[in-house]
Amino acid sequence: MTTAAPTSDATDEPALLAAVDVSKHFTVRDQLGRKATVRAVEHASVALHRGRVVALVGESGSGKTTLARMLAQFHPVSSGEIRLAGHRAPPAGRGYFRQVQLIFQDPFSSLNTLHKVRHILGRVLRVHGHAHTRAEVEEQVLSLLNRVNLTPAEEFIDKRPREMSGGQLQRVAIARALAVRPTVLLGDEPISMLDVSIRLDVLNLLARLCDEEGLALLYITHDIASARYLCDEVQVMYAGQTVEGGPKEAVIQSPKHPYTRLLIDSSPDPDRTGRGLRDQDDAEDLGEPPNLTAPPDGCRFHPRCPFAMDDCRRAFPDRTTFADGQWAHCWLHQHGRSAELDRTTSKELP
Ligand SMILES: Nc1ncnc2c1ncn2[C@@H]1O[C@H](COP(=O)(O)OP(=O)(O)OP(=O)(O)O)[C@@H](O)[C@H]1O
Repeated sequence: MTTAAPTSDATDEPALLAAVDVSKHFTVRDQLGRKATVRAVEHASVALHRGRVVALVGESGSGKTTLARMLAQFHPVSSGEIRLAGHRAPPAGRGYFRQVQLIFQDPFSSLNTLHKVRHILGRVLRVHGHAHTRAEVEEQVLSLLNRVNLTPAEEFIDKRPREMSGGQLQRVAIARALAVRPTVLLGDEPISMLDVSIRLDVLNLLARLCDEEGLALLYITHDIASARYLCDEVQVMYAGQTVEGGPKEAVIQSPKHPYTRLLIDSSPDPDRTGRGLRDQDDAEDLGEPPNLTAPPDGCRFHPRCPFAMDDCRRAFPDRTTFADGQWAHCWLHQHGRSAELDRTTSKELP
């Protein structure tokens, strides 16, 4: 076990896309018109590699979407840097969006409902210079529909969004992202608004795109089970801070941050061994996430944490890295108290 400053890369190969120590502060006005600052993301890093899926998990309001929007350059960073293939990312624009595409939660509102699929996908192909003639557009739209399993493609090409189901629309939204020929997809809860019955199909489609086509994927979700199914790595956010990350099985089976433990305990999973904070402390009593206009100093989880100590209130701890690449920002490890957290995870389920 080592302690180190935050780094972003899980491997030596430069990430296709990375956020390095990024923060995002929004200025808002309260009901009385007074200015306040929402500290939505604080010193977060994430690295997306070719053919790999990173899941970003955390409660509502933990900053997942804001981090993805910084990666997409929809939001400028307040501090830190976005890197594309190892270099400072160029300004947002067509060249950038040709590499990085965002898939939204709601396919209904992300697609223009007036046009047919042929127009929706064909327009992207033309704008990005991938198809010029009507025949090229036709051929490539059909190919895109096949890639996202909307078959027979000849049937779907003349449909309008209102004639399609949520799952079919999300596939069109994915096809539209692919039409650009990106290297990175950012999926912001891409299955959460779909019927349960078709969620797995869309996850399998995303998995295939990463495996076979080498895309890098950031998968944002509240749902640990889908993260476990799809991803290679998990990264956990709490109240704008990234508290833990690493290979998915390590993080899920042996979390190194008390918040990860709590999140996993509140997500039933028959394959998981161990018992945790929910068994030890009633999680309902641990309280709500903080207001990000006045977040707690130090580790923002400390008001809910059964292990909180003075250092937790004082400062956010450096990253502690473990042998298998798992890492966490938690004072327990800096104080040699890791075993206290492990003890809550090591009991076998009855
Ligand atoms: N444009 C904005 N202006 C002001 N505050 C914002 C803005 N966007 C997000 N926030 C705030 O930033 C914090 C993080 O929000 P964000 O949407 O990134 O969280 P999230 O983890 O994606 O949540 P959810 O799962 O509900 O989408 C929240 O307090 C949110 O209210």
